[in-house]
Amino acid sequence: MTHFDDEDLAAAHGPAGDSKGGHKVDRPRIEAAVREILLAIGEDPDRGGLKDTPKRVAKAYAEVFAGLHHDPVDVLSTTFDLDHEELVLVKDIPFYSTCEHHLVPFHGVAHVGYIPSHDGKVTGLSKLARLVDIYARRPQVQERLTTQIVEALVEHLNPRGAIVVVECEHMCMSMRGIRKPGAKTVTSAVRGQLHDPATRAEAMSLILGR
Ligand SMILES: Nc1nc2c(ncn2[C@@H]2O[C@H](COP(=O)(O)OP(=O)(O)OP(=O)(O)O)[C@@H](O)[C@H]2O)c(=O)[nH]1
Ligand SMILES: [Zn+2]
Repeated sequence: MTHFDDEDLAAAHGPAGDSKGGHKVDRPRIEAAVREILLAIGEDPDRGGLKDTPKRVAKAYAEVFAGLHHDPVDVLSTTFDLDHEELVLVKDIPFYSTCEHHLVPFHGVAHVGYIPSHDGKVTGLSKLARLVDIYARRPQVQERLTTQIVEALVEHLNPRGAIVVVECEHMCMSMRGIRKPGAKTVTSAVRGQLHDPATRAEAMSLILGR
């Protein structure tokens, strides 16, 4: 089932970062909430510099959380018949997501690989990056982001194996709290033939070999 309508489709097929799926988000409600936050921190939401901020934040949130209204089937349903029995890997896919605990960004790169199904079904390389964006543009934790990407590959491409490795810096650990800028969190998820130690080691050496 697709969750896209015309506006979402235009966004889905444009370059990453131009999503305009904001109509699914209740912008007036965000605006009211942001005004309340500004008041609560002791600011004057009516002063010149802040006057349009609730509106801007609502627009930004509609973009940053657009993935909530996009379904991975819409990107992974584009497949080609191609006989390729080895690993296909797109590495260093940059992305921004939002920590669901603090609503501040975490960002980094995702490495997404799979061994195509026996029936020779492969997807376009850009679709792997689109898949990352669909799950990144939601309130997230890194572990779930990693698992959701690999599960979507398994569900929609029926691959012989799949691997996802995600490396991130979390702003909630950099700019506040424990304040450790530069600390990286690495998560991985593997399925199918990628559990085989030799296959997994080969994939990891391709991912980490920079
Ligand atoms: N496992 C996991 N933890 C995360 C992620 N993003 C943020 N966190 C952590 O979520 C935890 C929330 O801890 P709490 O004690 O409830 O919140 P807090 O008082 O703000 O915690 P501090 O960040 O330690 O100040 C923190 O340890 C964060 O580092 C994530 O993607 N995965
Ligand atoms: Zn956080």
